Amino acid sequence: MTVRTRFAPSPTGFLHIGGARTALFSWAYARKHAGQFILRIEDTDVARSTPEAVQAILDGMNWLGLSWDEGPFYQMQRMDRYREVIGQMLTEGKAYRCYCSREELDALREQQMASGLKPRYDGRWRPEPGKLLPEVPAGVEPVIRFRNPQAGVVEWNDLVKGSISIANSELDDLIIARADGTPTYNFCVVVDDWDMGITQVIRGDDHVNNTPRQINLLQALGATVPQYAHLSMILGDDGQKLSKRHGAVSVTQYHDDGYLPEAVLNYLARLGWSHGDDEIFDMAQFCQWFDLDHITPSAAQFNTEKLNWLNAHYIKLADLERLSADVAQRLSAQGVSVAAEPALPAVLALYRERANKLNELAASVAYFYRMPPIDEAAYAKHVTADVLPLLQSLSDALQQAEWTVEAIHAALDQVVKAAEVKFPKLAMPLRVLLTGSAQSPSIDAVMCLLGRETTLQRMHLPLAG
Ligand SMILES: Nc1ncnc2c1ncn2[C@@H]1O[C@H](COP(=O)(O)OP(=O)(O)OP(=O)(O)O)[C@@H](O)[C@H]1O
Repeated sequence: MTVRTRFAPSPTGFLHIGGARTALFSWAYARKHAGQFILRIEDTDVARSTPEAVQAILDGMNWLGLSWDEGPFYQMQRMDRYREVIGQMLTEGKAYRCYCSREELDALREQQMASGLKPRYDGRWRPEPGKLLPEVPAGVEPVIRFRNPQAGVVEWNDLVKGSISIANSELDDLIIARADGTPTYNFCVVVDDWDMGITQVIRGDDHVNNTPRQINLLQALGATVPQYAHLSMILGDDGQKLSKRHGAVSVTQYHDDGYLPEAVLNYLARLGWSHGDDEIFDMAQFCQWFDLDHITPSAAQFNTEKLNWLNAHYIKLADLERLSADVAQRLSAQGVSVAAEPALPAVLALYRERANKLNELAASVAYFYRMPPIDEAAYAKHVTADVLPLLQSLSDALQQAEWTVEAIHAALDQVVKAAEVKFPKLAMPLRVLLTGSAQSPSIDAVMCLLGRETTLQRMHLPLAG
């Protein structure tokens, strides 16, 4: 049977890291088994769902490259189908109308609690052979309840958590349609999983409690019950479940903050899943390795340092043209336009070894394209009066030098030797003047990329003053 998995977010906010990891595992499972991955937007909470959130989810999935084979399907566009199934269940006696008012249910609950019982619906409108039902009250629209089996247990072999069973006596007759006729969450999910032929439901373990209800509904409908895999939650720094309403940031915020999607994916893949000691792998490898047997059932905590480490790794590996296109955009957002010279890929080749994030990388190379602000403390420390003659000699030597790293290096050497000073005595003030700060890669390489004209211009700042 072809594997069919799904990711089913509610568009009540952006796609966050917790949801994205769940989407990734569901996607990888489908890819590994040459199956299909379906995207379903669970938008029945009309008060909280927005088109902007749908777009944010699609943007997040696209940025990560979690491509879906079918969908997005929208639950709000499937209302006729849900009504059809509800009608069918009523006809077949698998569901019934319940006319209990809110006040009646509240009174029942209070009564049960007062006698130390667990509050639950008492089945007063559930038809049974020979049972007399109450008289239908005038002007009350009923809810529709599912006739949950009363005996036996619901049991499933969770692909992550192992065998789970719940006694049916613990489960109420679930409301599947509200008094206004709108179907409820668990019911829509069941009809969708059934119609969409989902074979493995891979979702967060915040849904474990829904599963026995959904299995009973599927069985009542005569549907094949899929396998279930409930993934542990991803917790934020404070140990609480990441959610749209608590502590999570959007996946696309990681792009804005300078992360590469492959770093985020690799990081997410290792969050709660392992393949021996392997830490670094691409998605093709992950899809080959991925299985549900090596998922940690306990919750996983987000660790920014590890993500940064992976990001630095992928920045070093990334194609330079691709990196340049990204960094050029980041620079342009800061009002720095990348000129033809020096060529950005060459600049990035010099700098990318040092960067954890792309926006740091952009900030660190901006000085190639505009006069940098000068770190005043570094200037005071390194650009001292005794350095000025060295700068003058270097400037003279550079007027004539061939403009290669080797020739520039030779000119620097010649000046420090002639003045009998150590190399940093000249290199540090040069760094400050040329780059704005006392940290830079090898100064001769920086000068070579900056070009003769800009190098001499910036070196002349203290000489002119
Ligand atoms: N912190 C998390 N860790 C792992 N999976 C999660 C996390 N939060 C949500 N999921 C899973 O992501 C999928 C989509 O969830 P959903 O869109 O409802 O997000 P949510 O953040 O839980 O929403 P809400 O903020 O409304 O509770 C579900 O399978 C859910 O179990």
